[in-house]
Amino acid sequence: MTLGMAGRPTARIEVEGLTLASAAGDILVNDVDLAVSSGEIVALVGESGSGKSLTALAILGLLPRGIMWRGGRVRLNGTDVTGLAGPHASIRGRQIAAIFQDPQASLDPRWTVGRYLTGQFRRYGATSQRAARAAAVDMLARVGLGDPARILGAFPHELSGGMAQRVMIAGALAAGPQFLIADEPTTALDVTTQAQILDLLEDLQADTGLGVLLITHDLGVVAEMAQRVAVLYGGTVMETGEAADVLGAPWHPYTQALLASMPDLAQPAPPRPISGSPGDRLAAGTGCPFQPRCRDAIALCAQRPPSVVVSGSHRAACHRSEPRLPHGFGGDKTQPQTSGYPLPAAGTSSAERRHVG
Ligand SMILES: Nc1ncnc2c1ncn2[C@@H]1O[C@H](COP(=O)(O)OP(=O)(O)OP(=O)(O)O)[C@@H](O)[C@H]1O
Repeated sequence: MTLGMAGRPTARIEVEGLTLASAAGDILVNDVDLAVSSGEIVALVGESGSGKSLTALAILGLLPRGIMWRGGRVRLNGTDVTGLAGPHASIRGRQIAAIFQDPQASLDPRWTVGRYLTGQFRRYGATSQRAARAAAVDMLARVGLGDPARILGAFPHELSGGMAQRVMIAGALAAGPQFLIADEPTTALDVTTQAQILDLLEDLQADTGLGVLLITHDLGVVAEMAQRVAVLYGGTVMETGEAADVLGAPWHPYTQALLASMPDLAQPAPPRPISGSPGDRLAAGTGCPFQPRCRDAIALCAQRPPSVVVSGSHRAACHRSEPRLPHGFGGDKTQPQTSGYPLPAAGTSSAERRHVG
């Protein structure tokens, strides 16, 4: 293990060649590579059905019935933790925590917050009920929930969506994990609460040096929070790299189309939805999954899986993509340009941005 930010050891999740299929044999996640280190936020982005949640569940060892593991490995700090059972399950449970879209549904309606949280702290090392309760009170304050006595006595239906998600975050952090997988953690919340929960996640990540895998369909959230991003379509990584590079100068037509489909308050032009639906895709291995919806497609795109274009850590799987430099760096202006997302730190090097260990 190497030393990272502030001398803390750097932990790492590595996913290599993850391939998952349905019982009917359809490839749902195709040869996905992904890595998350402590101290960074990595975003996994894509439309509904692109394979984001299955990738997360595979890392957690929580794949639903009917999903078949066809290939690939998950490593945690160099140890192979692939699969569901065995001695690694508890290591993974302790070191990789997760929160999901619908916090109310994740909480048992019959249990008070206190019972849930003290149970979490007991499970992860508190030696007495009293110590567990004290830890729960501290953690509630840490996740921004004042009046802990009242919250501990509340049942899930008495909490707002934002409060319930804060409780879930408190429960997830009880184990003192190295990683947090946040699967669409704000999708079910109103806009103001979304921003508050994302701020909280960012603060906790900065304080603790957690590695965060943030699953979202919202490129605005990626631009605000993530250092690195992987863009999925049809279970395949279409483009990956530093968020500033991928969103500032996207190479892949799918990333470009996703960006163009977002409302941009600074531009008078209305957002352009991507034609077709996420269900329109070529089967994995036959060609580029995005070919049926791609405005740049050529015959080859339906015939052969996309070739990978690489420049540094920036990669795109596309027969048509060529590396382009971010705006302001003299990029190739002869390529069809889709304006990149107005990143807060566009053009700054990764070393200049915070959180990067
Ligand atoms: N239990 C299951 N059995 C069969 N197919 C499934 C199952 N779970 C997911 N799938 C399929 O796998 C594909 C990827 O699903 P996944 O839930 O990972 O997508 P996602 O990107 O997380 O989408 P969303 O944003 O809607 O959650 C989809 O085509 C979905 O229909």
